[in-house]
Amino acid sequence: MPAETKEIDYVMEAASGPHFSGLRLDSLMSAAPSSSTSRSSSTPTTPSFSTPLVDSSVIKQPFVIGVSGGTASGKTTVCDMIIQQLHDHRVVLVNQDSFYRGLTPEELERVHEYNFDHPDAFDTEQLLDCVNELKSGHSVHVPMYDFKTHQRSKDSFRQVNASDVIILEGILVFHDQRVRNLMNMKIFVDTDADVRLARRIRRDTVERGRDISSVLEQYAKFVKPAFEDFVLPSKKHADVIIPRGGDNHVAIDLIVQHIRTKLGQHDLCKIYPNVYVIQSTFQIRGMHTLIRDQDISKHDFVFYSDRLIRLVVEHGLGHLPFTEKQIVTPTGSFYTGVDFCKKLCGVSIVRSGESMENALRACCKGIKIGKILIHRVGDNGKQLIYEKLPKDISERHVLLLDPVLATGNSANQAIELLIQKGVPESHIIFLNLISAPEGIHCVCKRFPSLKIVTSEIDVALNEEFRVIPGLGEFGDRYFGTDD
Ligand SMILES: Nc1ncnc2c1ncn2[C@@H]1O[C@H](COP(=O)(O)OP(=O)(O)O)[C@@H](O)[C@H]1O
Ligand SMILES: Nc1ccn([C@@H]2O[C@H](COP(=O)(O)O)[C@@H](O)[C@H]2O)c(=O)n1
Ligand SMILES: [Mg+2]
Repeated sequence: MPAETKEIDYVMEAASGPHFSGLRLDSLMSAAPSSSTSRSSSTPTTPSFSTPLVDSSVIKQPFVIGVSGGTASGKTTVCDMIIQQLHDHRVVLVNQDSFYRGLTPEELERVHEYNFDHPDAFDTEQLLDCVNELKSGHSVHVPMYDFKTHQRSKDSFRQVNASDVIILEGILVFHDQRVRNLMNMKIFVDTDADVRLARRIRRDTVERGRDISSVLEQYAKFVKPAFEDFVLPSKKHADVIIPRGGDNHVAIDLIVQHIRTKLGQHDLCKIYPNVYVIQSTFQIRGMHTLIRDQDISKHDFVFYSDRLIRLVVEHGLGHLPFTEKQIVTPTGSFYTGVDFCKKLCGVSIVRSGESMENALRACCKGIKIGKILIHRVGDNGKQLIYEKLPKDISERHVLLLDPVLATGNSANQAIELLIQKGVPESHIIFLNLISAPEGIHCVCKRFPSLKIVTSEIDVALNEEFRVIPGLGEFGDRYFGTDD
């Protein structure tokens, strides 16, 4: 074994390497990984499609969870419980404590005057580097901190490998906005202050080599004031507050369930919260298998496309606002339900969008449907040729129809026109069967409050701007003009 390897404590051996999926997302990484945290190697997989514009050797975005709370609130205990319950996923824990600055000899001499609960006690730049590296799919060497000597180990590190889930735990992980921005979910462990103090006295005397009077003195002088000044105000950033810490099994079960759902989602849905992929079932996969098959008959292509379109339309309608409505059933009982949103219309991008009109009409009796025709100019440019939209469109929620989202250029033109006509961006739901990642970026960056509902997100566009694996020219196949 090489000398350097011996010095590393392979605590997280189980998380044995970076994960890769079929889509490259490095252009999306929130911050370019930088260097101060040492890093070890990672190996990309081979691309699975021929000429994608976007290389398919991809780094999958991990799900980052921040866990904060006062000292001895049960943060570490809650993290351990989450890790145990997520046993079928690779999870790593990064403690903010590891990034405590080691004390200088002068500071050590007057350690009782040192405030370990102030944000400046941590090397936050190094913490940021570390999490960014992990998010980029690289392993990192995390410092090892000793609470008895108040120093970092000079020659050992803890190797943490890239994983599906990164949990970042510590009293002040919600304090710095840059650290908060790395998190997909923020949990605050809320435990009664007396309980925390009792636990802290026990822990610090048993595990951290302190005596009771020094623990109490430090608590009154630094820990409690800093909790009030920094930790408590950061609670407002939490998505979830867990009362009673590790005793709250219901909260922990719910959190684990939520993480599992998020991990099952496409990475783009984590980045753009307004992108919805209808839940995949074997029926849906089966229909995609049929319509993507180049040898399917025209009749079957239309039949299975219609079935899929209907599912996307129904899902899209579920995103419309509703009002509560109470009715009386034939048994004379009350039923409290909801009333559909009535002010809506469809807009199809001609020609392939017209294939979605029947499904929309079947779901919404008498719905008005407008049309937009956009012509491709050269490789990338788009020109609006024709539009016919309901006069009162600005008062309606719009379901924009186009079965394939490729570059996003046509969609953006159409959305731009709807906005010019007075439709609020948040009142537009774009429905399609297949989306390319490039199209999603293009549309969602420009129109972040618009919703996209799709049934599958494909790998990429090829050099001819066609979606791959895709299904070819949808309009030609649907309307039988491809012979
Ligand atoms: N629900 C609980 N009941 C009893 N003791 C607990 C509970 N949760 C944590 N502890 C104990 O309290 C101490 C602090 O908990 P810990 O999870 O390390 O808190 P934190 O990481 O927030 O400082 C530890 O000694 C731990 O064993
Ligand atoms: N050398 C040190 C460093 C930190 N502390 C205290 O640790 C607390 C944070 O750890 P938790 O597990 O309790 O979240 C913090 O309140 C510091 O006061 C220390 O005592 N000595
Ligand atoms: Mg802890």
